[in-house]
Amino acid sequence: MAAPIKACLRRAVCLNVWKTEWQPRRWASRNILGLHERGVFHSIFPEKNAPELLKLLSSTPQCIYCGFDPTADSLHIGNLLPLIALLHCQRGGHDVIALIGGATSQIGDPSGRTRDRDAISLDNVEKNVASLHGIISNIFTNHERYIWRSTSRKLGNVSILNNSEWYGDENVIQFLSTIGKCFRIGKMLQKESVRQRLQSPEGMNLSEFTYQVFQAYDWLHLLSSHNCRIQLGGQDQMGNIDSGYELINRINGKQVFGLTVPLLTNNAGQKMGKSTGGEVLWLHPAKTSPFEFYQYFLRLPDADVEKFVKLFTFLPDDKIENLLRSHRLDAGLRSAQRFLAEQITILVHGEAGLELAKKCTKILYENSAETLAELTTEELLNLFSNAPTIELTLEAGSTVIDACMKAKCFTREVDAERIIKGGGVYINTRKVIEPDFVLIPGEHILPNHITVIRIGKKNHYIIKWR
Ligand SMILES: N[C@@H](Cc1ccc(O)cc1)C(=O)O
Repeated sequence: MAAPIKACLRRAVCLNVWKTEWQPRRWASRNILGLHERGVFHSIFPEKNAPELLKLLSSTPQCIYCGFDPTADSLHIGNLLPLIALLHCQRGGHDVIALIGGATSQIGDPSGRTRDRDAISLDNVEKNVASLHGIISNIFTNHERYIWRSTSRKLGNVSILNNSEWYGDENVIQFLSTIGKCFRIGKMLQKESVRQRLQSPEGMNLSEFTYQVFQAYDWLHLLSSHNCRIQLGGQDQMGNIDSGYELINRINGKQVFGLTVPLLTNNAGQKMGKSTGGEVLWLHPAKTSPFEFYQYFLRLPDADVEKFVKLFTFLPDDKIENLLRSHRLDAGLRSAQRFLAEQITILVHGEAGLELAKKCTKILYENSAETLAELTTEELLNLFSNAPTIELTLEAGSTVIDACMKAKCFTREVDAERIIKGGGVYINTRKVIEPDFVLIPGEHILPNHITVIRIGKKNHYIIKWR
């Protein structure tokens, strides 16, 4: 079974064979396993073959794939770590495949789920596939353009594929009689994803039960078509990776390997990736704006920043040490958070996204000479894509406290009054301390008919005036 990567590597190193090959500092080297020092990988499958995997990775460029099911119209921050792991592989000169599960998303992966997935219409699957394709290809392009920049070394090739390409022509009877026959029900029932569901009152449908067969077949297909011997996935994908390993052993006989990345958690062990409003941190700019994305990392507690700089940036280990050392000297400057926020935002949203995020940060928090009025309505709404937005009709004599209550910034008027008087409320970046002050067009209502209310440091509410 899978074992923590450190144990696997320790054993491999005890054999003393590849000692010189896996130095953690040579993190852009072909031997990507050195990255376990940074926390990028969690385990190797099967554990006993770790030495062969080390040898394979160090000898010739390999092909490595990771799948993403288009169950929503955007990927989220949890998907970024497998993508970063693929980028590390590409930096090491390996070819990588990001596989979009146009077919598997319709079957429904039961891993980590307590009940059946809702069915998605074919129309939505196609829209989601297109959206994920855009996000993934932007990340690879942004990495090459803004982060890699190396002229002397070559990145491996990237392909973005969709598994509906190979299920379209598949005949059900033939599939079951050739591939289906290789699977033993007893073994399938032992998978964590299946066992958990069978214990739940709702049970599990046949489609989801067969999911592992499809993911296994994908790997077999990619092995035949691209000589892809390594599959990468989240920790929760181990069962599916194991199924592929077994299928390939039966049919093809080539040695293949699984590699997993850890679940994203913060210092307190909680699952990461919720934005300030408690929403998922999405990678699509229309769902989480580049500004909100940037702010999330800028506000990361000191206790988490080291881990995330190691996971989400490509800075070499010694430079990370320098960055963290100077950060500790004056943590108030948030230099590590700033670096992390810039790197991750440019990776996901490109230079334009990072510039917009910085411009908005300046306007909102750094008393910049620029004002909100200089942003277009689109930029403004984009900027606050996660903020609650309400449309209101402006009534004569509307006051600051009226606006706050109608925008649902507070539930009780007494709280609104206290916090406004205490200096915790800003309208269009200016502090307002008088609850009964009548709203002034041009100042409290921008020329684009928008009012931005900020409560405290980071909670924004938008009013669109009719
Ligand atoms: N099952 C994976 C996605 C995936 C799909 C197809 C594959 O071949 C591999 C992985 C997930 O839900 O995260």
